[in-house]
Amino acid sequence: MALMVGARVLARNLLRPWSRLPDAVPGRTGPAAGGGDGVRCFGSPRVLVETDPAKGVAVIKLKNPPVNSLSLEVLTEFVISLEKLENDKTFRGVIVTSDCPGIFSAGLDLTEMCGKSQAHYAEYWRAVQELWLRLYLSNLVVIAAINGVSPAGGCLISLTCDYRVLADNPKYSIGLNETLLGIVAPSWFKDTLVNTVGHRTAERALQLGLLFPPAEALRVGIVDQVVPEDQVHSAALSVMARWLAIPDHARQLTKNLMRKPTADRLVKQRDADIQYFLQFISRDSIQKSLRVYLDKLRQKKG
Ligand SMILES: CC/C=C\CCC/C=C/C(=O)SCCNC(=O)CCNC(=O)[C@H](O)C(C)(C)COP(=O)(O)OP(=O)(O)OC[C@H]1O[C@@H](n2cnc3c(N)ncnc32)[C@H](O)[C@@H]1OP(=O)(O)O
Repeated sequence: MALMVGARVLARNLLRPWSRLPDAVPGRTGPAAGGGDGVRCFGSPRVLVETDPAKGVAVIKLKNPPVNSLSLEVLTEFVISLEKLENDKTFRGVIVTSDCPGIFSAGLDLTEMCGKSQAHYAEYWRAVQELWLRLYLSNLVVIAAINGVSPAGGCLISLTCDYRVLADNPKYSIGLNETLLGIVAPSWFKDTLVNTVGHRTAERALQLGLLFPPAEALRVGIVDQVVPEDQVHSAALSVMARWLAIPDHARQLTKNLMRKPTADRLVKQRDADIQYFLQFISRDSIQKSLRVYLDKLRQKKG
């Protein structure tokens, strides 16, 4: 059943013209759309997109409460939204942020990696790869407006962006904390971190599963800017203006030059990477670690 979800959502959306998407918030315009004159909204239930055609900028807001975990549906809808923006020459930049207060994203959805079939794991992992590749190599300027805690897959999304603005709140830590769950960040997660903070900082952060609070995050360079919480969006817009002042072709070719070798490493061995994930995630010991971790999260409240 779950095997069908990603393919079904993709097929349904790709086969229809943008304006007739069944899940779209259809063409809301103006102040009622939440963004002032000329702002148009579309997207899907879990991935909202507000566009400002006059500025050539869109905002993607993740909305998968309670914690914006990256379920198969979120990953699929995210890729579709990004692809629509990429294919529309009106847009040159996108800000990625969260609609869930205090949480940018809790990372990959642990329930997608626990107690499911091999086919499901394979479909899920391909969707994770796809989003990473699309974001990492996007022709758009991609700015992360990180308005909440951002562990593991949440951090990965941020790291794929061209620039990261983090809200200054001690609760909003960011990092690849996989080892704390008893799992391992794949090589391309590792590469993305190394490309951002350098080898030594990445090695220490990965082995210890460090989650950096804002000041530390800025110091090690996992984010580029820390601003008061109520200024995250305006700061992201200011940064966007600076990046959009560069001619697109020069910036895009330079981005490609910097990032393609890393992306190519995954592209060349995507199936092998999926097989490795399948073997790893299916181990009894790994399934047990994930169950224990999920139980701990669930019991926190009780
Ligand atoms: C070869 C390679 C192999 C494997 C590679 C795998 C790479 C993995 C990458 C990942 O991203 S793994 C996910 C890592 N994420 C985390 O460690 C974060 C876990 N969550 C938290 O720490 C907290 O939930 C929080 C994000 C800080 C938010 O805390 P809060 O107190 O606000 O919420 P609460 O903890 O009560 O959670 C509410 C609800 O959500 C469920 N939950 C939380 N995180 C996830 C998640 N990542 N996936 C699925 N579900 C998640 C949590 O269990 C609660 O559920 P409940 O309402 O049913 O109790």
